[in-house]
Amino acid sequence: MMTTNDHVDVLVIGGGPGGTPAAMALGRAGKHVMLVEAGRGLGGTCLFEGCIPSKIFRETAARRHEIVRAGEFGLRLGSSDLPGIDWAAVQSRRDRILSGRAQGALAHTEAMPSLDVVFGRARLTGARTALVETPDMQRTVTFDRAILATGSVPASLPIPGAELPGVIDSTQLIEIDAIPRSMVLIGAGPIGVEMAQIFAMLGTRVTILEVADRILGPVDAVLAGRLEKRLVQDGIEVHTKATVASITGDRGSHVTTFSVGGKEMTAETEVVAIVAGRRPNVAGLGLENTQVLSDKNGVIVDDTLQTGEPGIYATGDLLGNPMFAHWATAQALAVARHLLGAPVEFPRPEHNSAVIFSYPEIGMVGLTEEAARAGGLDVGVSEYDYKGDARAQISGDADGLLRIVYAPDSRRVLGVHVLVEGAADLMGEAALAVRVGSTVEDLASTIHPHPTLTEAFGLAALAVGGRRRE
Ligand SMILES: Cc1cc2nc3c(=O)[nH]c(=O)nc-3n(C[C@H](O)[C@H](O)[C@H](O)COP(=O)(O)OP(=O)(O)OC[C@H]3O[C@@H](n4cnc5c(N)ncnc54)[C@H](O)[C@@H]3O)c2cc1C
Ligand SMILES: NC(=O)c1ccc[n+]([C@@H]2O[C@H](COP(=O)([O-])OP(=O)(O)OC[C@H]3O[C@@H](n4cnc5c(N)ncnc54)[C@H](O)[C@@H]3O)[C@@H](O)[C@H]2O)c1
Repeated sequence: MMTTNDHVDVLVIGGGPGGTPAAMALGRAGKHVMLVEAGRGLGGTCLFEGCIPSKIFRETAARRHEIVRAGEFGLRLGSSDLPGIDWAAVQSRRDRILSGRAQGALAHTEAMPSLDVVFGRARLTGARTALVETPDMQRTVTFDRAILATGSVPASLPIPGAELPGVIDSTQLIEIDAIPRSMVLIGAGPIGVEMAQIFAMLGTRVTILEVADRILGPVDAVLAGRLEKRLVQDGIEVHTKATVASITGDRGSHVTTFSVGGKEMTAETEVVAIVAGRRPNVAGLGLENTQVLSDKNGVIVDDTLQTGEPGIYATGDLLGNPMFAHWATAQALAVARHLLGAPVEFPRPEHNSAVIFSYPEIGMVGLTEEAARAGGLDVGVSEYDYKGDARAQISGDADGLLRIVYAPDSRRVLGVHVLVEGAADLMGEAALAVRVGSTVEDLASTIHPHPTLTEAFGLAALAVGGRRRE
């Protein structure tokens, strides 16, 4: 096997949203960068196993659901017009989009002469050295700085039977070769809820088992409560406070035994998917050869995302919660600016935004009411019910609620939480408002176009009343 020695300014390990943008920003600035990616292309979990394929499935499921509702919109379909599902075609559409995006990212990197992308696996062998292994080469790399962005992997659960063939995780669910007739999902975080609705809309009988007392723990409780009711109305069986005791059976036929409030129950399904969180991917990274420290939540970093080993930084899922692609990228870009000596504001959790691609979608930015109160903050909350909203009525999705969390004294908007189909594309304004410290008066006096879902921001802010801007 061939061996080489290289020296780079910055070694970036992991080509997902937490690694690639940093490598590109540094490469664009002329730094000599090596980006090492162990998977099948640039894009990480988000592209190959996460955000993008799951939303591609959702698109198919939601479009089918729209056709099911055609009659509401005055569209008459013949009795046999309900579309069948060509799952192989859905998977090939997914593959086309994924490979196009991975190739696009690679083409961007190829246009940067000082950025070298290596498809292989990297392991730190010291504070300034790493071994990079590709199928045909071993490269010893020395570096001035490194960014660790190896992401996360599905967490397993210590449940008897969790290791049985056919008990799958979210990565395998994304690759599933047929729509199952029935499925248990263990965990009702973003993955559990999104997958439950996607597969339910595609015709799977879905049961959710969640150990906590409600679905979507960190999400605004009022919105999560409304969504939980919606899941049940849409035919999904939801058990919260559920303790899973065991899984038995074989591929294609499983019995999950669980208890709720002391009452033992079983669910017989074709598939059982464990979607109960992800853990930072530190395995095989060689952290023991450095002063980089990690605990069960992930790699430990300071305010500049520097690890315990000076000069080695870490970003994204490797740092534990929150785990979002845009959060990982915001961190990656901040570290890149920091290494370039440019002024930088490191991303702050209270400015982060996120969307759960449930049906209806939940968009969120900043503090929830519960988090604010738990932190001893006195907050006001203004609500707007989409029931009376023109746009929501037109689109036939008026089951929704907007909640604005604000500081009663400064009137600053601290959080915006929205449940409505279309929420995903509303969150830019909300994120900006929280980030720049807008007041409820700023939102109230912004002219929002009619009829759109964004009018709700102005109307909810107006409802707060009180001071108006002079
Ligand atoms: C089903 C699902 C749906 C999701 N949906 C969304 C969503 O809609 N929106 C959202 O914001 N987030 C979503 N996420 C979360 C999102 O995917 C992650 O937060 C994001 O991918 C984290 O980026 P990262 O770069 O930190 O890690 P990753 O994307 O995991 O990338 C890490 C990369 O490092 C590589 N690697 C690992 N070890 C090595 C090594 N030793 N050497 C070289 N390379 C290595 C891996 O191959 C991988 O490509 C979803 C996740 C899942 C599982
Ligand atoms: N739209 C998005 O942005 C999106 C979508 C999917 C995933 N993600 C990210 O990916 C990460 C992983 O998602 P996730 O949903 O797997 O994790 P999560 O940690 O957010 O949720 C896991 C859920 O599983 C439950 N759980 C844990 N152990 C259990 C057990 N033994 N029995 C039953 N329930 C149990 C937890 O109480 C929790 O509700 C999250 O950080 C999330 O932010 C984001």
